[in-house]
Amino acid sequence: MIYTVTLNPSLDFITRLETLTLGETNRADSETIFPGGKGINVSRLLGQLAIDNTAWGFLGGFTGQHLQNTLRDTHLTQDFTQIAGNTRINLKIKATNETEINATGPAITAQELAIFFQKFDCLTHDDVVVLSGSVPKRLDSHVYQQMLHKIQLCGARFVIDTTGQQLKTALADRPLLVKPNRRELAQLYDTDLATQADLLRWGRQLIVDGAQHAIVSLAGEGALLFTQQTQYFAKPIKGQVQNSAGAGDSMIAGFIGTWLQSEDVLESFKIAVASGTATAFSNDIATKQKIEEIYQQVIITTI
Ligand SMILES: Nc1ncnc2c1ncn2[C@@H]1O[C@H](COP(=O)(O)OP(=O)(O)O)[C@@H](O)[C@H]1O
Ligand SMILES: O=P(O)(O)OC[C@H]1O[C@](O)(COP(=O)(O)O)[C@@H](O)[C@@H]1O
Repeated sequence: MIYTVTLNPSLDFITRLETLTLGETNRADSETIFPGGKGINVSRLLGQLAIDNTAWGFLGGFTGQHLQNTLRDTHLTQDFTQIAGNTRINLKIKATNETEINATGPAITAQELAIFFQKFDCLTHDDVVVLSGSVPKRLDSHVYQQMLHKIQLCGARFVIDTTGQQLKTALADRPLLVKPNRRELAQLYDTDLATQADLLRWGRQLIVDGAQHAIVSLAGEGALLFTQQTQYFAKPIKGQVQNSAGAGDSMIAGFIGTWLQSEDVLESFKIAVASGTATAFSNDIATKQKIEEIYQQVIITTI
C-alpha cells in the first residue's frame, strides 16, 4: 500500500483578479476552493491513475470536515487523525503575479500526535510512505525524523518531499525518491545553480548523499531525473498554465505510482512529467484524461 502523510493539510482558496493593489480594497473576479496539502495532492493524483492509497495526516474543524467531504475517491482511503483545531486555509491570489499566503496551521496536542504515530505500527516492508509538505509551526520539527525512524523499524520504504535540514537528514536513510525544485536544490546545498553544469553537479549530489532516485523539477523549463546509473532530461512542454500548485506533488505521484508497478524508471519519469505538466495546465489536480493527452508530448533525452 502507498500511504501519504500530510501533517498540515489545507483548503486552498484561490482568488483571481486583474491587478492586486496592496493597502486597498480589491474586488475579486472569481474564487474557488480546492483540497490542498502536498500529501493529499499526491493521493488525489494517484487516485486519477487508479492506484489505491491511504491518506494520513491531521484534520479538524469545519475546514477539515469540508476537506474530507471533497476527497471522495474509490482509490483513496481516508485515515486522518482528528484534531480539535481547524485545518488551515491557504490563500492563493492570482493577479498579474501569483501571491500565496500559506497559513501556519492548527496546534496538534501530544495526545493527537500519539494517536497519529500509532498508525505507523501497522506498516510492513511492502509499504511505501510518501512524506510531504511543511510541519505545522507548533509541532516539533523533529517529527519527520520520528516518522522515518518508525518507517525503518518496519522495513517500509519512503519518499520525502520537504526542504532544508529535514531533507538533508533524510537523504542518508535512502529515500526511494526526492523531488526538489530548482530553488529547493539551491537552498539545500547553499549554491546558486547559475549554470546547467551546476544543476547536473548538485542534482547528482542527491544520489551521492543517498537518494535512490532524484527528480529536479524546473517548472516551465522541464525536469531532470538522476538514478544510480544515469540521468535524463525531460523537455518542457508548452501550454496554458492554469494553476501550478500541486504540479510537483503530481510528479511525485506519477513517478512512484508507476515505478512501484513496473520498476521501469524511464516510463515512471514520463508519467511523472505528464502528471506534473497536466496539473500545471489544469485548475485543479489533473485528470487521467489530461495526463494521457500530455503524455503524448513528453520527450526524454539521456544527458
Ligand atoms: N509553467 C509550466 N509549464 C510547463 N510545465 C510546467 C510548468 N510548471 C510546472 N510544470 C511541470 O510540472 C513539474 C513540477 O513543477 P515545479 O513548479 O517545478 O514543481 P513544484 O510545484 O514542486 O515547485 C515541472 O517539472 C514541469 O514538468
Ligand atoms: O505544506 P506547505 O509547504 O505549506 O504547502 C502547502 C501548499 O502546497 C500545495 O500542496 C501545493 O504544493 P506545490 O505547489 O509545491 O506542488 C498546496 O496545495 C498547499 O496550499
